Amino acid sequence: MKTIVVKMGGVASDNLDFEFFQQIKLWQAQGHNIVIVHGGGNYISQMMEKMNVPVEKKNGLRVTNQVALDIARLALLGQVQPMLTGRFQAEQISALGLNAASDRLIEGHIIDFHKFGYVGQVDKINIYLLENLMEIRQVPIIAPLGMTEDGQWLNINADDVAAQVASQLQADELYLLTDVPGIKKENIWMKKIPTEEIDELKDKKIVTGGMLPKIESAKKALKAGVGAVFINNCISSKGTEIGAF
Ligand SMILES: Nc1ncnc2c1ncn2[C@@H]1O[C@H](COP(=O)(O)OP(=O)(O)O)[C@@H](O)[C@H]1O
Ligand SMILES: CC(=O)N[C@@H](CCC(=O)OP(=O)(O)O)C(=O)O
Repeated sequence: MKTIVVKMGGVASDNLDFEFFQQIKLWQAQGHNIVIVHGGGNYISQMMEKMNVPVEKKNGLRVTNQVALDIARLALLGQVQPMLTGRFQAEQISALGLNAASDRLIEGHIIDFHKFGYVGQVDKINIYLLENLMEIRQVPIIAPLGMTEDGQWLNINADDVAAQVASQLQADELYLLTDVPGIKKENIWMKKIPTEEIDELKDKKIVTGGMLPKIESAKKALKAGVGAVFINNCISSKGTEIGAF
């Protein structure tokens, strides 16, 4: 029995197809535990633009003032999460939408208020809750928000949340699903990237933008004991595997 964490970015969530649900059903039939972490950065940006709120990102992270935080909560918990739980339900897969305030699921702290506003980092995941849900064959679907000990909501990059969930569950596999089939280097989609190469990929600006938090999260997850990390646009193949090769 394996524990598999799947993070799906906003675009990946829009593209869930027959193959995706077949794979989830197959894993369930094989007795594996599955946890989903969703993103939805594109939904947040769209809603901000509709409300004439400027979008600002630094190092792939959204600078999040109070208005942006309110919009992030609206988009993630009002649009993206119900869309996903609805899709799972229509596929007859038992799934539960969760957020930071679901029994203290994700506790965190502000990383640098001056630079990023209410952007947080995960300190603690309530893995007891996740394990209990998996025990009764429910698929937890988690939003990338956190909460400080004293109740302040935080916006957290979804790759970061997925890496922490996978690390704290000591997952066998972490899939970071996105809009591209892995990491591209010199016009070639890479099959494998050794973790030692990550700093060079960043320094040479081969990996930029939204791919930065992904490779950082992959590196952290592997260091914390996660078995394997894949970056891809589907879960039925491996895309780019990051690891110690
Ligand atoms: N070397 C690279 N290989 C592939 N994608 C890259 C690379 N560097 C930057 N990217 C960008 O990263 C994007 C994925 O990050 P992001 O848009 O944040 O996805 P998600 O919303 O799924 O988390 C890709 O669409 C691509 O534009
Ligand atoms: C701090 C930070 O940047 N949070 C992200 C949370 C959503 C996310 O990560 O969504 P994707 O996985 O679809 O990019 C954001 O506000 O966009």
